[in-house]
Parts: sequence; structure tokens; C-alpha cells
Amino acid sequence: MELKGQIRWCVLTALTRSGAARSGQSCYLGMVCILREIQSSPREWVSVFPSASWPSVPPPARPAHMPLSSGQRLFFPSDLQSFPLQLREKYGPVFSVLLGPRRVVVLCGHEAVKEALVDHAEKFSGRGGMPTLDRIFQGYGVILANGERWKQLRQFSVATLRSLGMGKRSLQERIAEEALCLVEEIRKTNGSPFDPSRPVSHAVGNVISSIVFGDRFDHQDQTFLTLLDVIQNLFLELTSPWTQFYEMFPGIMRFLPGPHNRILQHVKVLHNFVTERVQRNQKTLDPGSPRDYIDTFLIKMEEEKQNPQSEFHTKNLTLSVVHLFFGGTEMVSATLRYGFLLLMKYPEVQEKVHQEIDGVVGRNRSPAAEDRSRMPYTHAVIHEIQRFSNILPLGIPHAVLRDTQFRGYILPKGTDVFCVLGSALRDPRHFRDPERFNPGNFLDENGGFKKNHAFVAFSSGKRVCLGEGLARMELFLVFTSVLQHFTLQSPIDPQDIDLTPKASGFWNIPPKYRVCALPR
Ligand code: HEM
Repeated sequence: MELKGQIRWCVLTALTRSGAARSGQSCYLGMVCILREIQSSPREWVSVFPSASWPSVPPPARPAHMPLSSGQRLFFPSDLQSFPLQLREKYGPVFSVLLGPRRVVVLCGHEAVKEALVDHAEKFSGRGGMPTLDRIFQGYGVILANGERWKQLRQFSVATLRSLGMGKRSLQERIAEEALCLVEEIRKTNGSPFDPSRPVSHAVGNVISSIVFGDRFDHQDQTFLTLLDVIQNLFLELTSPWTQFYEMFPGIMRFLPGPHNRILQHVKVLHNFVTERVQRNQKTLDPGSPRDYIDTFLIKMEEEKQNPQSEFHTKNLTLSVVHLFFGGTEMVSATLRYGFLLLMKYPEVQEKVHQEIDGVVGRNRSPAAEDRSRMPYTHAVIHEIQRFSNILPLGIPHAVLRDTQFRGYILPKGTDVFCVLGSALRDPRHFRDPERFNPGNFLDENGGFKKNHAFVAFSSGKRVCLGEGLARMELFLVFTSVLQHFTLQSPIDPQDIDLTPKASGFWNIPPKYRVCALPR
């Protein structure tokens, strides 16, 4: 065993032992072993390592330490994404790991992910633990909620987004307007290289803002620009090794100073901004004509004020708005930024998109949602961008709501489950040459758009992305509007463009780059 591995192992052992001593738990807390589980009794886990390296009978009362020398490795922060895929090779699509002291079940490949999220949708609909975010949000807000709270917030949010225009013509017009503002911002660069992050995030941030705050912000608005920077930094911090350490050893990390604590400051800025908007809405609320998500929530709060069990209170309002704004901005922005980068790397793909836009939309009107069905190539390119960029490779953790039989295993109630969406999006049984960017993955032999059921960028089942419809419309309209007006060219040789994400772990964020937008 190499020396580096031994040192790392000793550090972790020391860390976890000190934490364990305080909490009185096993001295092996935090050590990461790879275990395969089989059903025994509903609450018992049995390890079934190959007998040569691990005794399977009698089963150990709790997972013991597997020495590195046996060829196993630690589930170390930088491995978060690739490690499950390596383990899948060895243990198959269902296995469990210890993430610090926490045992999580990992599902890899389209079949296992779909079976859990769709065929056993109800049982797998719990939200799993995410210590970094749980520390801040404490289970409030729609993304992190569970039980009755989640049901009520989800139902309310879906209905409200719909009533405020999601899927309707009015929202389409809003997005088209923002896309045009973005085109004008880009035009100001006069073909010189620029970093697209801010203008792109601004455009999509304005779309979700108009839904939750009933307002859009000028491209020069300093408060909004700060907010967008905060969101981007938040995403970066969430992928940092420090945060990933926090995910594994929250009991220790919460007492240590370090960059992982910056997340609290970022969220505070967002929280303060939303709180101020809520207070502003409270003062000017007209219950007869809600203007946005906040107004609709305030009206619901008023209706339910006699109900002590109601989930409609200020905390859930503020944090749900933070969640919608956070998810609605950076997820869409990161996908678009990856898309533009890929089109610079593959100019032949960009050329075909240009041809299709010219043929279907022309140059004299803005693209509309109805054009999508007549633009199979562009539709396929957008799907391939999402598949390839794989923004949320591990999904957001789920948890089983009760003891659940799954593929011959028993998952005890409350077990955290990682449905590795990236393993479906890069599943070689569903996508040819999955590591390569190839829009052909979504085209049939006649050039028509071809659905692929392993496309799970928005996840699936009861927790499926709440903003999927909005995001799809934004991706199509913003992408086509920009390409209708510009050819995107890289200031460096396309062959030298590096597609490696800037940060990876729970999210894949595109690397920083500059683009020249040449008017067409
Ligand atoms: C390209 C853009 C987007 C992608 C790839 C994406 C992807 C996802 C994924 C993978 C999940 C996890 C689902 C699960 O737990 O299994 C999720 C959840 C969620 N997304 Fe998105 N999302 C995007 C855009 C948006 C937008 C625009 C909004 C805002 C309206 C949004 C709001 C949410 C919310 C609130 C949840 C939590 C749902 C729940 O827990 O019930 N997302 N998203």
C-alpha cells in the first residue's frame, strides 16, 4: 500500500476516533468500507464480502474496518462522482457504502434508478440527509422537506407555478423577452471575448424572479448581480472538498473553522434578500389579485392561520423561495453555459443548429415553444448537452419511507439512497459511446427526435424536478435566440477547449471560459 494512502488513512482514523470518543459511538465511525448487503431480517444488515477477504458468517454486528491493503479504497471527497461507478463494476448496480458514519445505499444504471424512482415511487420519495444543507435549512423549504410538510409545499408550489404561467403562453413571452435582453447584452461585446456567466445567469434569474418576486432586474442592477454571484459561489462551495468532508463528518466539521462555513454567509445574503421581499409584499398585498409566488403563499398563510399544524408559515415561505430561486437560476444557467462551450468545441454541430433555426424560425421573428417540434436536431442537441454535462450526477439524495424490499435486499426505513443519475445518463446500454458528445443519441435514422428513457437529467418519480417544464422552455428559447443572432467562436483552438467541470462532486459546474459572439 502506498505511503500516501496510509497517511490519509491515519488522518481519517484519528479524526474519526476523536469524534467517536465524544459521541460515544464506535471507534470505527467514519471509516469507509464497501459492503454488499443482502436481506436477513428487516433491520439487520449482513456483509457478503468474498469469504477470502471478508467473513460473511457470522455477520459482524456493525461494519468493521476493511484494510486498504485488501484493495479497497476510502470514499474520499474527490472520488464522490467516479467512485460509485467504479464500485458498480465490482458490486453491481446496488450496493452500500459508509459516507463517514452514515450508511447510504447507491443505485447505479438506468434500470436500478428507474425501478426505485418510478416502480417504487412512493417508498423512495423521502428526502435523504445532506448535512451541509440540513445544518442551514433544518428540513424547511420544498427541496429538503419530508412527510406532510413536503406534500403540502410540493402541491402548493406546483399549483402556484402553473397558475403564475408555467406551461402557459404568458410565461413563454416572459422568457422570450429575457432571451432578447440577453441577445442585446451580448451584442454590446462587439465580438470581443467575454465570460458569459453573468449575463446568462441574469437572464434566467430574471425568469424565476418574475415568478417568485413578480419583478425583473436590470442587467446593471448591483443588488441582483451580487445575488447571482452569491448563488454561483454557493454552488462552488457546495462542491468543495471541505464541504464534502462536512457531508461525511458533520459532527466534527461543524466545530472546525474553515471554508465550509462560508456557505452560511452566502445563504444569509439570499435569506435576507428574500425576507425583505416578503416584508415588502406583506405591506402591499391585495388578496384579490396575487402578483407572485410570495403573495400566493401569504394568502394561504392567512387562510390557514387557525390551523396549528399548518406548514404555511414564514419559515417555509422564505426557504421555499430561496430553493426555487437557487434551483431556478444556477441549474439552467450552468446547462446553457455548458451548451455554449460544447458548440464552440464542435462547430459542425453549431452549423447544423444554425441551419435548422434559419429554416424553421428565420431571422425576422423570435423563436417560440411551438417551434420545438419542428426542430428535431436542436431539440436533440439540447438533450445531449444535458446528458453530457450531467449537472447533478448524484441527483439529490432520497430516503426510503418504510422498510423496503428492493432487488432482494431490505432497506430499513429511513435509509438514505443515492440514485446516481449520471450513471443512467452515461449508461452504455442506452447511449452509444456515452463519454462522447453526440446529438445522434436523440435522433432516429430519419433525423427525427428520438426519446430515450434513460434521459433522467430532471430525475423521475414523485420528487422529479419541480421546475422541469420551465427549465425545458428556458433552455430551448434562450439557446435558439442566442444562436439565431450569433455564431459562437472560441478565442482558443476548439481542440484545446477543456470540458472538465470546474467543480465536481454533487454538481458539475462548467469551467470558466470566454466566448466571442459574432453577429450573423
Ligand atoms: C436544467 C435545469 C434543471 C435541472 C437539470 C434540474 C434537476 C433537478 C433534479 C435532478 C432534481 C432532484 C429530483 C430528485 O430529488 O430526484 C431537482 C429537484 C428540484 N428542482 Fe430542479 N432542475 C432544473 C431546473 C429547475 C428550475 C428552473 C426550478 C425552479 C422552478 C427547479 C426547482 C426544483 C425543486 C423545487 C426541486 C425539488 C423537488 C422536490 O424535492 O420535490 N429546478 N431538479
